[in-house]
Amino acid sequence: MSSPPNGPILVTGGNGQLATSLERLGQEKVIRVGRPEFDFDRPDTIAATIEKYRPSAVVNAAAWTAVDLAETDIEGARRANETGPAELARACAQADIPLIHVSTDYVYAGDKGAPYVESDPVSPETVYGRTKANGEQAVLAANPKTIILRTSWVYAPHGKNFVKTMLNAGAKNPQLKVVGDQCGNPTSADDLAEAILNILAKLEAGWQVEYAGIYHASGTGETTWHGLAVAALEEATKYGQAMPEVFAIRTQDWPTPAKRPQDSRLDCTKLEQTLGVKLPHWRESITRTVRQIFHAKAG
Ligand SMILES: NC(=O)C1=CN([C@@H]2O[C@H](COP(=O)(O)OP(=O)(O)OC[C@H]3O[C@@H](n4cnc5c(N)ncnc54)[C@H](OP(=O)(O)O)[C@@H]3O)[C@@H](O)[C@H]2O)C=CC1
Ligand SMILES: Cc1cn([C@H]2C[C@H](O)[C@@H](COP(=O)(O)OP(=O)(O)O[C@H]3O[C@@H](C)C(=O)[C@@H](O)[C@H]3O)O2)c(=O)[nH]c1=O
Repeated sequence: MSSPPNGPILVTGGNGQLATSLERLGQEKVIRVGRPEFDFDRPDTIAATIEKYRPSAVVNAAAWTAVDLAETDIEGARRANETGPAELARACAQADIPLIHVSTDYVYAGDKGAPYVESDPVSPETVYGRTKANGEQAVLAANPKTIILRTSWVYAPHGKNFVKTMLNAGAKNPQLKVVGDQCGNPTSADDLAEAILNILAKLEAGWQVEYAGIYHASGTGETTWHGLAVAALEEATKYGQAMPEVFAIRTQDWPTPAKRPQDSRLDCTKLEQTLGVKLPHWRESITRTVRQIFHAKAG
């Protein structure tokens, strides 16, 4: 069954950071669905959701994002990041609608020493990264109208993310230790949502075969986790939060079950050249996000 061209934009992962941003910015055009209604662990909910809402396009923002926990629940991560998205892409192909699927910088090992481009081979070193990399191939194979956006280090005023963790930790502790030798591109969920809505607006004029494929879609500019923590905590001082001492530590001094990439910077030129979309600099977006967090606290 094909969907009407004026159908809604259906966003999965309804309670997550990106889905929340998409609904807020896309307003009445967007319908977000989350568990239990749409659940990759219950594959029967996938096609049923497409049939129910008859969307004009789908954004898959549902994923297993607990990087360390994925190491011990490989099957759960596979269902959420690989087999579930494949089923969703098949349902989109059946309805002849585009799918925007979101992926991650963790598909790379992080040993290139320069920003990755889309033609670089993936080399995931974690269950999360491997299941996301396999998911990319599966959705591309299942629906020819698929755009994959690989993003990184996503934060928002809402949901669970590193920036909020640092602000909370900094409010309670005079000293913090944060890894200073892993480098990447922080990305505001709101900025990514706006980029996705701009891409979808372009698709309204008609799908072009050359749109299909993988794009890097991260915030402009780069930093380390330490740099990101310091920037957020410095912004927080504008709202009366004391600045803690933030020590830059080495990866080996913060052991984790899943090995994070050392340098997962993404070159986003293709996104700009092909789809005309560029995300703002992460430092500007951190200023806005921290402001939103403190304004929300103030009620
Ligand atoms: N967060 C980050 O730093 C980054 C994220 N990404 C990618 O961006 C996308 C959006 O991420 P983000 O919004 O941050 O993620 P969140 O963790 O904020 O949200 C993910 C959502 O997926 C849902 N979900 C998890 N498992 C399943 C499942 N089996 N079936 C259906 N829904 C499920 C969760 O549901 P529930 O609320 O019920 O648990 C949650 O609402 C994902 O593809 C992620 O891999 C890429 C790079 C960085
Ligand atoms: C909380 C904390 C973390 N760290 C380190 C651990 C790790 O190397 C780095 C990031 O920590 P986190 O575990 O919060 O972030 P992590 O879950 O690795 O974030 C990743 O999530 C997935 C979903 C993605 O796709 C990635 O792009 C990336 O955003 O910071 C510290 O050094 N000090 C701290 O207090």
